[in-house]
Amino acid sequence: METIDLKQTSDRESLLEERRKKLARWKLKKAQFDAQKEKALRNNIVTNSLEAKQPVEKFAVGQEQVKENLRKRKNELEKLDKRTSIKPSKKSKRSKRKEKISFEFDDNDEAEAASVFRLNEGFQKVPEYDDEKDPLDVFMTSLKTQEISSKTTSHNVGNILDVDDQMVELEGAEDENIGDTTDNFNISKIAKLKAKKRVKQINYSPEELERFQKNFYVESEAVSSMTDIEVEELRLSLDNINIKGTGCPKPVTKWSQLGLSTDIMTLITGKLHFDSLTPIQSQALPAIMSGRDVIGISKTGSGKTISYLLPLLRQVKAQRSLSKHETGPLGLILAPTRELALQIHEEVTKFTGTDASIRSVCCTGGSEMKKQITDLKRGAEIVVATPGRFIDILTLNDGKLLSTKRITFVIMDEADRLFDLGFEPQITQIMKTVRPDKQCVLFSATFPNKLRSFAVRVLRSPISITINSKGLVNENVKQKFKICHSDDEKFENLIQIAHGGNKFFDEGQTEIDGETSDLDETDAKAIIFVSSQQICDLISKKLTNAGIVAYAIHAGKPYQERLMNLEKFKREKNSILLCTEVLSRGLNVPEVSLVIIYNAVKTFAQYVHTTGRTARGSRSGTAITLLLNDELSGAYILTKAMRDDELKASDPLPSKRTS
Ligand SMILES: Nc1ncnc2c1ncn2[C@@H]1O[C@H](COP(=O)(O)OP(=O)(O)OP(=O)(O)O)[C@@H](O)[C@H]1O
Repeated sequence: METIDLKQTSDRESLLEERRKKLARWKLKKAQFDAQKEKALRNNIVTNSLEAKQPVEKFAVGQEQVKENLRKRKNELEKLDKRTSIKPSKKSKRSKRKEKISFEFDDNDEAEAASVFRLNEGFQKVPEYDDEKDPLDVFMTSLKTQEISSKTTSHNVGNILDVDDQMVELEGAEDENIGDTTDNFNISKIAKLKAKKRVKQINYSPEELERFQKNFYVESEAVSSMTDIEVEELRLSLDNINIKGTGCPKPVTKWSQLGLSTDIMTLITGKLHFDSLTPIQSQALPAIMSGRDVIGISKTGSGKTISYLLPLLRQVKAQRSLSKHETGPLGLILAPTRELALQIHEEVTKFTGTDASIRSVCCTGGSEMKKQITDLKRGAEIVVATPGRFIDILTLNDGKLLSTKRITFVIMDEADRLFDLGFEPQITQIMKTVRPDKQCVLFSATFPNKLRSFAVRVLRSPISITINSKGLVNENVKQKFKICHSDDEKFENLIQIAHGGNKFFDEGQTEIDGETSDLDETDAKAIIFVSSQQICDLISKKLTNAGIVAYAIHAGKPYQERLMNLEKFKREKNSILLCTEVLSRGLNVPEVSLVIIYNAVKTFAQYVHTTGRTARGSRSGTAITLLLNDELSGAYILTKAMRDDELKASDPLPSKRTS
C-alpha cells in the first residue's frame, strides 16, 4: 500500500511539476507577446500621430520635436524590454511570419493605441486639426517655424531618414481616398505590396559627392528693372500667382528671358508655336532654373511639364557625361501611372530627339521590363518611371543594375495622385538612395494634407508657387450638369450626348453651345468617366448595343489592350474614350473637347483633374456631370467648383432642393 501511495504522490508531483512548467512557458510567451504588441502599438502611434491623424500638429512640433519623441520612445521601449527581460526564443521563419500576422491591429487596438497616446508624456498635447486651413499655408508656415527653431541644426538628412523608416512601415495607411474606385483600389493594393521590396539606403559622405551646378538663371535686364509693385501687378495678371517661401525670382514674360539654348528656342517658338509662357511657366521656370526646390500648384493642362523639363535638361547638359561604367540617370521623373509616364517620356523625347547626349528611358509596369533593362544598361541621363517599377529596377541584381549615385534632380509629377495611389512608401525609399543635396521639385494640381508631411521631409527651403488658387478648374472648361432621376434616364442622356445632340437639356436650362458643330467639323473627342471597372464594362456593352463605339480602358484590362485602345482613341477623329477615374489625371489628348462625368466624383481634387482632361493648352472644352438625385457629395463638389454664372444658369442642385 505504502509503495502505491508513494508512487501516487510522486506521480502527482511530476504532474504538478509538468503543469508548473507549462504555466511558466505560457507566461513567458504571453509576456513576449505583450511586449511585442506594445512595441508595435507604439510604432503605430508614432507614425499615425506624425503622419495621418494630426498632420498639422506634426509641423507645429517640428523636426526637432519629432526626433526628440523618437528618442524618448526608444528609451521607453528599452526600459520596457529590460522589465520584461525576455530573450527572444529561436523560431522558424514561418512561425515568425505567423506572429507578425497575429499582431495586426483591430478596432479595439486602435482605441487602445489612442489612449496610450494620450497618456504618453513624450508627445506634446496639440490642438485639433483645423480642416479649414489650406495645407500649403500650414506647410509654408511650419517651414518658417522650423527655420527659426533649427538655426543650430542643419537639414540633417540622416535623422530625417530615421523618421522615414517609420513612415515606410505605415505603408500608405493614411490615404483616405484609396478605394474610391476599383482601379484606385487595385493600384493602391499593388503599391502596398511593392512597398515591401526594400532598397538599400545610401549614406553619402560629403567627400564622395561630386559637385554639380544647380543655378543657371541669369536675370535679364528687363526683368531686373521691374519694381516690386510691377512684379506684384504682373503676378496678379498672370492668374494671380501666389508665392510662399523666401528668395523667389521675379516672373518672366518671354522665353528669351530664360537663357535657353538656340535649339530649345527654335523648338518652342518655331516648331511648337508656344508664343507665350503659361503663368506657371512664367514663375516656375526662373525659380527652378535658379536651383531652388519648388512646389508648383497649378490647374491641369497649364503647362507644368515644360516648367520642370527645361531646367532639368539644362542641369543634365551641364554635367559630366556618363562614363562607360555608369548607367545614370542624372534626372528622375516619377509619375503615378504608366500612361502619364509614357506621355512625359514623349515630351522629353520631343526636346531631346536630336540630341544624342541625352538619352531617356521610360520605366513603367507592363511587359517590356527586358527592354527597359537593356536600355538602362546602355546608360540613360533621364529616367521617367512609376515608383513601383523604379523600385523593381533598383532591387534587381542585388541593386547592381542601376545606380542612383548620380541623380541630382528628382521631379514628382501629379504628386497628389502619387499619394492618392499610396506610393508614399516607395517614394520615401527611392529618396533614401538619392544624394541629399539633389534638386527636388513637386508638381501637383492640388496640395492635400498627406502631401504636406512628405514635402516637409524631402524638400529643402522650397518656394511654393500657386496659380489661381481660388479657382482650380481651368476657366476654359465650361462646366455643366444634368440631374437624372434614374439610371436609365442617365444612360439615355449619355446616348444623346454621345450622338452629339444637346436635346437632353430641358428648356430654360443651360445649352451645350457648339458641341454638335464641334463634333462634326473638326476632331472633337469625348471622354466618359465612370467610377469602377464593372460600370465601365457595363456601359461599354450598352453603348455597343446602342451602336456607339467607345474605346474602353480600365486597370483590369491587359496592358496591351489599354495601350491599343488609347492609340485608337488618339488616332480616330471624334472618337470616344470610356474609362475609370484612373485615367483622370495627366492624360493629355489636346483634341478632347468634352468630358462626361457619368458617376459623381468623390473629391474636389478628383473633379479638378477629371475636368482637366479637356481644354488643354489654350483650347476650350466642356465638362458635363450626370448626377443622380441622391448623389449629394457630387452636388456639393459642383457647388464648390462651378462659377456663379454657371450655377445660376443651371438646374438647382439636389442639396438646394432638400434645404
Ligand atoms: N506655353 C505654352 N503655350 C501653349 N501650349 C502649351 C504651352 N506649354 C505647354 N503647352 C501645351 O499644353 C498642353 C498641356 O501641357 P502639360 O501636359 O504640360 O500640362 P500639365 O499642367 O502638366 O497638365 P496635367 O496636370 O493634366 O498633367 C500640352 O499639349 C502642351 O504641349
